[in-house]
Amino acid sequence: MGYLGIVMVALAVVLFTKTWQLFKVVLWRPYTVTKMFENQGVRGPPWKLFYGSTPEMKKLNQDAHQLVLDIKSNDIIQKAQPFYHKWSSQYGQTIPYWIGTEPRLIISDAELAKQILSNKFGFYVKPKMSHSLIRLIGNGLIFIDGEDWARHKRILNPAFSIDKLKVMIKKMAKCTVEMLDEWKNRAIVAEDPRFKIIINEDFRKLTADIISHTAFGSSYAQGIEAFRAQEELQKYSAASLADIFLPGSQFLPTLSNIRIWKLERELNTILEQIVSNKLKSHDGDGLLGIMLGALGSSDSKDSPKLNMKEIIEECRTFFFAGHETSSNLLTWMVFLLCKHQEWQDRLREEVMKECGEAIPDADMLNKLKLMNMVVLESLRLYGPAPDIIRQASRDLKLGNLTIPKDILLVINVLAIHRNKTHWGEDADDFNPLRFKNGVSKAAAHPNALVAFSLGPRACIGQNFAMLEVKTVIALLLQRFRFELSPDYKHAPVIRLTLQPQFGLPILVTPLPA
Ligand code: HEM
Repeated sequence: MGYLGIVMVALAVVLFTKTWQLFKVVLWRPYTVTKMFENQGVRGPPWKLFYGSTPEMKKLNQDAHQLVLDIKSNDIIQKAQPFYHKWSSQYGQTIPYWIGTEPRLIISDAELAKQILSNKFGFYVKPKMSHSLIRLIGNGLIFIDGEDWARHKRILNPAFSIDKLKVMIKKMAKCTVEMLDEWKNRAIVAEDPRFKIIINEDFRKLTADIISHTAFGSSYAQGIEAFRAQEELQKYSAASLADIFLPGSQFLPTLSNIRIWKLERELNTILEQIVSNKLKSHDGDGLLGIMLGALGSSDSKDSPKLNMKEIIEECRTFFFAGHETSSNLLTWMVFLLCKHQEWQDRLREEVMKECGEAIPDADMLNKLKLMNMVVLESLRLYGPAPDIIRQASRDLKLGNLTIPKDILLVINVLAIHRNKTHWGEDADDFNPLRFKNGVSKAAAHPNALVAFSLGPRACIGQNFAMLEVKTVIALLLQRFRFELSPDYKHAPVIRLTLQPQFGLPILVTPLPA
């Protein structure tokens, strides 16, 4: 065979292999996966060539965009997850669907969620995330896997020890008092002592302030500067996340990409400055201090180390994870306390009894039993993290189901938290007393509350978040009474976290000193 012949054969082989791969991804896999589930009695929306379920989801999301719910109702799924609302009424709670050619399975049962999340053999892994999402959250603890994750976790864990958290409460309280003093000044300036606040916006600033103080210690002011750059970056990244992803499009010099690159450079420069200042000052304070204590080559054998790039990525992750979620939890808790004034009174009474007018400390917060129940009930009904995603690393058995390798499992936290089999017929009602005997006894399944996830990859910041929310709400109750503003529209939406689409306007009245 001549040279040309060899080239032709090689080309034919490449062409055949590529066509076969395309055929497998576009037709064969969707057909076999759909059949595999159908044979097990599990059905979902019809699969469409190339697009899967994406057009239907898009249409349902668009229709739900204008929807405003009855303020009395906590049944938010039709607004926040319209596709699940529709499909679950047709196909049940375990639903296969397709994002383009990628198969996914929605899980809405606590037992299956527990089996996935508490598996210690690496059967369910973190899926590869899009460039936009990593840019948004940072390539830190949330996304990394395997040995890298174990090394980072060993270094970061001590930052969340009880002793460290106790010190952090003081910083949380200081930031909150500053915000509330500013509110008091507003009340003095306004003629009417009762004035309006868009509280989700104030909580965003507050939680940013808190994580900057706790993560960066003395460099918190620069931390807040970094936050501003990251917030702007988030706006651009969120917009590109909403678009259909075209491979390679992140490298095109579009106006938005140029802005994103500039912001990324700015953010990295600020973070590098913070790190270098901190290194010079030998200040071991805050989360960053702990990370810098472990600065070194990541292949060091003796003790776990983080290199500079990893530290910067972790800073970005903690910025995002440490403020986006808690500010939304605070927002929803205030919403519930506005709706249920009797609970607002009960919590205020409890705070006055255990703390009086004092700034709460760890011991006082520990005694706030009703407060704890209300936080848990807020996490159940309006948990900021609406789903948790894993990927099957091989063909697996999950409960009675056989799961094909590589499928993405979408643990639907919102649905599990409203599942009547677990929580009873009043699952949609606000009833903090269901937690009076502890989390594991609140529902028919001991792990039905998955707001912070479960198992080895559960939220590292959950104690931090619980203390932060209790501190902020206790200080707020000591100083103000609050109610919903008449222009509030009940429209919880998912923008990575569960948020009020039109904000949360409330009316606050200072309490007599
Ligand atoms: C109400 C507040 C919060 C909620 C509802 C929440 C929820 C969650 C959930 C569901 C996960 C698991 C994600 C997954 O596996 O895909 C997670 C992980 C994580 N969270 Fe939180 N979180 C909150 C606050 C915080 C705070 C305050 C911090 C930091 C200060 C934080 C840092 C992290 C980190 C670093 C991880 C990754 C842990 C790992 O994979 O080892 N979170 N969080």
